[in-house]
Amino acid sequence: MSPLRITGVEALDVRFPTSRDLSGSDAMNPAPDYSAAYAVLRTEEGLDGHGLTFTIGRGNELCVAAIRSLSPFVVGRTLESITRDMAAFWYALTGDSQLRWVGPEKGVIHLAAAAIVNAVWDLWAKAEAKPLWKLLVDMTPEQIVACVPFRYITDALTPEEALEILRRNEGTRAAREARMLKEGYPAYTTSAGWLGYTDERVRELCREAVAQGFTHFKQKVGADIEDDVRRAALIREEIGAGRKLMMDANQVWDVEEAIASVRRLAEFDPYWVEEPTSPDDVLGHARIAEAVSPIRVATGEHCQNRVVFKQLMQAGAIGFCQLDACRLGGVNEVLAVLLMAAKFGIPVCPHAGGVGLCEYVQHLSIFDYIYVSASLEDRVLEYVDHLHEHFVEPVRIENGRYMPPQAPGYSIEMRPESLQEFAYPSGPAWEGGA
Ligand SMILES: C[C@H](O)[C@@H](O)[C@@H](O)[C@H](O)C(=O)O
Ligand SMILES: [Mg+2]
Repeated sequence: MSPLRITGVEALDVRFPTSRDLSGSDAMNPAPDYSAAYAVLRTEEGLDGHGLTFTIGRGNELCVAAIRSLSPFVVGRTLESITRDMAAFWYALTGDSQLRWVGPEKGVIHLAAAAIVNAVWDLWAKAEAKPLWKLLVDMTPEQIVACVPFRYITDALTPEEALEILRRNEGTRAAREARMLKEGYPAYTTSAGWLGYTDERVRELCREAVAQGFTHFKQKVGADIEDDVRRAALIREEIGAGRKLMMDANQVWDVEEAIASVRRLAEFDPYWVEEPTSPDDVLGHARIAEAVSPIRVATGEHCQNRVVFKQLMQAGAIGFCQLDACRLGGVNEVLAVLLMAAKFGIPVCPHAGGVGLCEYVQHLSIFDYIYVSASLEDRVLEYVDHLHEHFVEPVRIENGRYMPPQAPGYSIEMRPESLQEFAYPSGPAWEGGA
């Protein structure tokens, strides 16, 4: 193990003016600027760990400040002293009593913790010269379990059960790894269906995505039901009855309103309805799930921690788990949710509508398939076609599938020129204001 010592943390405010063309828009978020609170862990040896947390513009500065507040938990430490007991590190970072008060394990402080945790994993994977998914795949079940924060979830999943899940498909793991390397992980596209796009643009983008080999498409709904119906009809016209159509309401409906709206949209055969109501309303999701069945409910991009996911699963409230790589507290907490989902038999289709999220989640889903779920049934990974050019190792999509990244790390390092150009508010991209 390398003696890498972390000597400092840089926290950067990086924003992309996506609101100018309404890419990323939905019923709740009409004009997002895809942004990153970006952390760089510097080491004496010159190898850096990179991590980011995703926001949609204003408020990014709060996450940047929170990254600075958390940096004493990594500065001065060697990588080895962290990786020797990853769970202990995670508890220390998320458990400082005074900082925990402004969470706990939720909101700005948890988003910032995720940036740092993910930067540590990036550094670890780089030190081992492996892409993050492979670092995880090469661990023993015991080593993986040692990274998982089990506090608050042992009533749903014990470490022994987690070990059992990780061991049960051991014999076929190599075959799944080979399959991933050959075929990649199936993706769906959200890029055709942003709410602010005109009907013509939606049509055009659907055609392009069909030609690129996509089989699953997501549309935004929830601003106006008549618009939703019209857009669903035109997307169905473009993609045909055989391809899947998901609908994402981004939390705008009340519970009964959600049920009525999904019933109205049912004629377009939605594969799932996403974020139908408040992300914290576990029982509301359960009620919706029951009422709109067999259409399934998906949620998770705003699910703040493993505890809420536990409850959603225990309550039978979700049919798809859309965990977010940096809304949860980084890789450690993601592992907890992947394992719970395996126990409850819920497919994980991570959230990736944001900057850098596709880069992150490809590692998580590939690992999930090889090591945890061992299944591709009902699993499809979100893809948005924005801002990949700013990453040193951008995602590679072939025929509608994510091809496994090969470069060491978590694929989240941004190009230095992009960090400079989109620095907020001083970078050239922001000259003249927002
Ligand atoms: C504001 C963002 O683009 C969201 O609309 C996006 O994350 C979306 O919910 C998604 O599912 O990708
Ligand atoms: Mg969504």
